[in-house]
Formats: sequence, C-alpha cells, structure tokens
Amino acid sequence: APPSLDADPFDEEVLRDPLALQAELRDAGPVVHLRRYDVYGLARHEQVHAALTDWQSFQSGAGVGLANFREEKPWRPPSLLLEADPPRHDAPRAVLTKILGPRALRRLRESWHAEAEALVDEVLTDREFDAVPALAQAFPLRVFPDAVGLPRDDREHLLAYGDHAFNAFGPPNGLVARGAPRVAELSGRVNAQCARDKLADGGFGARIWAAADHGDITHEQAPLVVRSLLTAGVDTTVHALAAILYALATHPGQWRRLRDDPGLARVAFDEAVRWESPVQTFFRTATTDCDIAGTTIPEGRKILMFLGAANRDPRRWDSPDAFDLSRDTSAHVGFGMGLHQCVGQHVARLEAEALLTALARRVRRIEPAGTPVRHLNNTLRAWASMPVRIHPE
Ligand code: HEM
Ligand SMILES: O=C(O)c1ccc(C2CC2)cc1
Repeated sequence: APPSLDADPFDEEVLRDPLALQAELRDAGPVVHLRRYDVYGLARHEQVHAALTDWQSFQSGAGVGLANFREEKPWRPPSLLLEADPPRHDAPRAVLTKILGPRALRRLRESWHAEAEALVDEVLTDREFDAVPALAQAFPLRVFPDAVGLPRDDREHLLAYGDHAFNAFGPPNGLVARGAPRVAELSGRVNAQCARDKLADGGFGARIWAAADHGDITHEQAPLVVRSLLTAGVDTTVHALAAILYALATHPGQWRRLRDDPGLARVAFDEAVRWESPVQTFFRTATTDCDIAGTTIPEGRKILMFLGAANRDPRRWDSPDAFDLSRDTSAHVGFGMGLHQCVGQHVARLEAEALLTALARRVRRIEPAGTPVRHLNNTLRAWASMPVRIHPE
C-alpha cells in the first residue's frame, strides 16, 4: 500500500506556503494516499507528467476537481473542454485551437503592445504602487475581455467569478463557502455574456459562434465554449503576471538580463509559470484499476496532481527553487500537458510579452516596497497585493 498522510493540501496555511508539504509529498513516494479526502496524490514530475498524458486511464469527464461528477451534480454545467473526454472534447478543442492559436493572435500583437505601453506610462507616474491592481489585474482586464468581445462596462465581476470557479475544484471548505453568496449573481452575469448578441464582431466570442454557423460545433455548445474563455482566461493570467513581477522584483539580476534583452520576455514568463505555478493542482478520475509506480488506483477514484510540486521536483530540475532565465522550461507542467494542455497559453504569453516589453523599456530597476500579501485559493497561487518601487530609465 502507498504511504498515507493526514495532511490537508487545501488548508489555508498550507495554501499560503505549500512548499514544505510539496517536498514531503514528493519524498514520501511516487504515489501518496491522502486520507482526509481519500484521494491519491502525485507530486513528482514523472508521475504528474505520466497522468496528464494518459487521458484514457485518468479522465477529465468526471470533473477535474475533488467532486466526482459520477456521484454528485456539478455546481455548473461541465466545461466542454476541461471536463470532457474524447470524443466530446474534440470539436470544442479544435475550435479554440484555431481561434486562440499563434497565427490568430498576430492581429492582436500590435494593439496589446500599445495598450501595455499606455498602461505602464500611466502607472509609472508614481514611483511606488501596488503592482497587483495597477498592472497584474489592470492589463489583462483591459485587453482580454476586449479580445473576447465584451463591452468595457461589464467585466469587473470576471475575477470574482473565476476565483470561485477555481475554489470549486477544491473541497467544500471555507474558501468555497465565502464565495457562495455571490455565485448566482456572478454566474448569471457571465452566462448572459456568452450570448451571441452580447459579443462584438471579430472577437474570440463571435468567432466561436461563427464556428457553430460553420458546423464545427453546435449552437447549443457555443455559449459554453465562450464561458470557458471567461472562466479560464482572466484569473490565470492576472496571477501569472503578478508571479512574474514578484519574481523579477526579488531577483534583480534576472531583471537586468530581461532589460538588456527584452526578447527574454517569453522565457521569463514560462520560467515564472514553472516557478510559481499559478494553477497548482488538478484532479483526474481513474477509468479502470490503474497502476502507478506499483500502487493500484482503484477504478472511479480521484488522483490529485500537484503541478506546482512537479515544477519544483529536484528529480527533474537543477536548482528547482531558483528563478533562472537561462533554464530550459520546455517540460514544465504549469500549462498541463497532453490532450488538455492549455489552449490559451499563447494568449497568456502575448499578454506577458507585451507588459514585460513595455516595462523593460521604462524601468531600470524594480524592487519590493513593502510586504506582499497572498490571495488564497484552493487551486490558484496568487498575490492580493505587491507594493513595488521602480527606478525609471
Ligand atoms: C498563465 C495563464 C494560464 C495558466 C497557468 C493556465 C493553465 C492551464 C492548465 C494547467 C490547463 C490544463 C487543465 C487540465 O489539464 O485539466 C489549462 C487548460 C485550459 N486553459 Fe489555460 N491557463 C492559462 C491561461 C489561459 C487563457 C488566457 C485561456 C483562454 C484564453 C485559457 C483557457 C484554457 C482552456 C479552455 C483549457 C482547457 C483545455 C482543454 O481541456 O482542452 N487558459 N490551462
Ligand atoms: O473550460 C473551462 O471552463 C476552464 C476552466 C478553468 C480552466 C483552468 C485551467 C485554466 C480551464 C478551462
């Protein structure tokens, strides 16, 4: 039998600083039974990578949170991508692959770089500010809902909606309970925004509806595919940008490298996604009795993949805790891996590239200007506040 632990990965103090438990899980063995939730934890890169790339044995269709959709009703209709297996997963995925692919994003590159420069110019009129609201939240909330096709006056609820969705992948704990009172209102607003007549021509949303006209997906599926963008596309990039700003503010040598070579912006983003892993965990459900490294996971049981732990596994990475722009980040699992690997990663990279390029041109030095404050979430690694001081060029 695998080693068994009482630890609670979703305890708020563990969420605040998960590194010690991640090391304990990795060292306990390739598979660890977590008694509190009766699930099987995978914290080493090798096993997480193996589970992510074996969608037949470890399905998403029963939910990618603790809740098992075979046994309980989901809090919202399941995603046609994230919570679907082939063949249902295939057509919606193909539609988003085309709409969010690097070629499709070329038309946004110039305007996102311009938006980033405008925002950075505004923010840098101060020498000290909180980088979370001023940059990490402001930039994605300005450019991404625009790209989806949402009006400017109806987006401030998206962060709260996504925050609840990411909490809901975890156990029904205090974090979920605190979000519950707003769920009906937030869901109502987001679901309304997925309607065809709410989405501006030419945006990602309108393109999803056009794919339905073209017969690639059905018109019933279209709003749910738009909902995927609104759920997955905001909080993730907000917290990833905060993570990269924190990494650069606390590693002045790496900031200097980026400033001297803004072409490093994309590497810096991927290294920050590895180092912080904004999306820390996801579950799968065993479709048969599966063997992982000598442990049999019984059919129907949940496995918990610790993406953040895998991204810092010393069995896979040299000096895993170092934030290092010369690293080859290609095997990180911060965007998942395999069939469900993040279809929005190019959008995220373009946002980061635009913001970092704008900052690299204007900021000689960036440093912490006060104690950063964590934002706790069952799935997301996030900052609530990060005061910084900048020294302009
Ligand atoms: C740094 C920002 C982001 C991170 C860290 C991130 C992370 C992830 C991860 C780990 C998965 C795999 C989930 C699984 O295997 O169950 C995923 C899937 C997905 N992501 Fe992202 N994501 C980011 C940005 C985005 C953006 C900007 C969008 C939309 C424009 C997006 C849309 C999606 C969708 C629709 C899926 C489901 C794909 C599928 O199941 O086929 N993500 N993301
Ligand atoms: O399809 C969705 O609704 C969806 C929600 C959350 C994610 C997380 C992994 C970024 C992905 C997709």
